[in-house]
Amino acid sequence: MDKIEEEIAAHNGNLEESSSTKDGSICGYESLHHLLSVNLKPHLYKEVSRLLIGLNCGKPLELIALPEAAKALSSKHDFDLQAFSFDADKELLREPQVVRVGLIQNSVALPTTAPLLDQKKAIFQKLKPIIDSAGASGVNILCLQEAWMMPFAFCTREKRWCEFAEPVDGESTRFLQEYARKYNMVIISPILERDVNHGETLWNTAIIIGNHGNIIGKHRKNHIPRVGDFNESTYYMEGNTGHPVFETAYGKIAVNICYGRHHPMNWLAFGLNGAEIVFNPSATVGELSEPMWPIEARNAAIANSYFVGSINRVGTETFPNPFTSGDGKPQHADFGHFYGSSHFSAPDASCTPSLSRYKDGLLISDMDLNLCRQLKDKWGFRMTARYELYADMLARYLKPDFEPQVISDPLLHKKSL
Ligand SMILES: NC(=O)NCCC(=O)O
Repeated sequence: MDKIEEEIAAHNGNLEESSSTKDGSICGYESLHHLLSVNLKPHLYKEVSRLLIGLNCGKPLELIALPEAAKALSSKHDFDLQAFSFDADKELLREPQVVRVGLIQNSVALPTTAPLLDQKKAIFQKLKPIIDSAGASGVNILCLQEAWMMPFAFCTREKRWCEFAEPVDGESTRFLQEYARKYNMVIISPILERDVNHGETLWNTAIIIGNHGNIIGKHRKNHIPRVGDFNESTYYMEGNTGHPVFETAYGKIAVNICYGRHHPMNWLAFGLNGAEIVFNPSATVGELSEPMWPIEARNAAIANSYFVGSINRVGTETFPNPFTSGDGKPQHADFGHFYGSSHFSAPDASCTPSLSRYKDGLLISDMDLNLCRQLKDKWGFRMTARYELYADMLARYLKPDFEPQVISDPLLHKKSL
């Protein structure tokens, strides 16, 4: 083979590799961790894992053995099922506070051209075995993905999708309330909300259902994206619920919905209100955000001494009418690939491997909430934070006559010597 032939062969090889990602896999592998575990020698994989996902209490995360019933549901319904355990150090005065937490990622069940009610019902059907698997595994707190009861239609800017919106006590909530009661489970249900008492306005809302099936409260998405195809401001406004933390039977939880993860102060505010676990139900695509995905939540967990559960949709959702991204590129009828990769991050900088990049999945993790205070004591971020400096800076910044505090090198403005 001469040099040119070699180059052509290499080019074709590259094409083959990249085309295999059309199914959502990474060159045929479900996730980065899967790719590494298959291709690295065990001692190298161990070392790469240590650097990539950290150690918890000085050791790799342990796997949890799940009941056969939970595993059988994952085999039968072909969803990824993984389970890990975050430890904390033993304390002399406090018992461990271990909770079992679950995250569900899923693709939609029917094409977006199907009748809306059928689409919603089919998603309910699809979720049933995954929720049952969480229930069989003894999950205490379960979180679903952003706007789980509909396709993520906000790219289209078409108002017909508003019909998916439901009041807080609507059919999606009623569907999940039964499971909350059945499995004594807290469930976080992020939906497109219609607020009937306030002029039928729409919101992007997470409803917190208590383990007795009661509605504890709701949080509305604080930050609305205006990036790429994420034209969500066409549908709803910035949330008006602040940064609530919900005290549940299993711990203090909060929800930072999707695009809010790019705003460190949003994460901070949930932490200041005392959250021990913050969920980040999301819908985001590879081309836009994948390099950010493993970093932002993990950083928030470290900076705020709490656990984070990150969830992303899976699959490609194609819409009847093409739309543009306002970037001069051709019109298209889908967002691109929602890359799943849901995972947990812990305050000690460790995190779980991610769920599949293309399959539905349930990720379960035991977490000893004592780890939150242990990391606060160790690093003292709350004590060293200098909030008064930031409060002062923000107060000045918000004034119309704000001037940035910039000290210029006086030589910059002198004529050349
Ligand atoms: N749903 C949503 O807020 N998506 C925005 C895209 C991103 O933040 O990656």
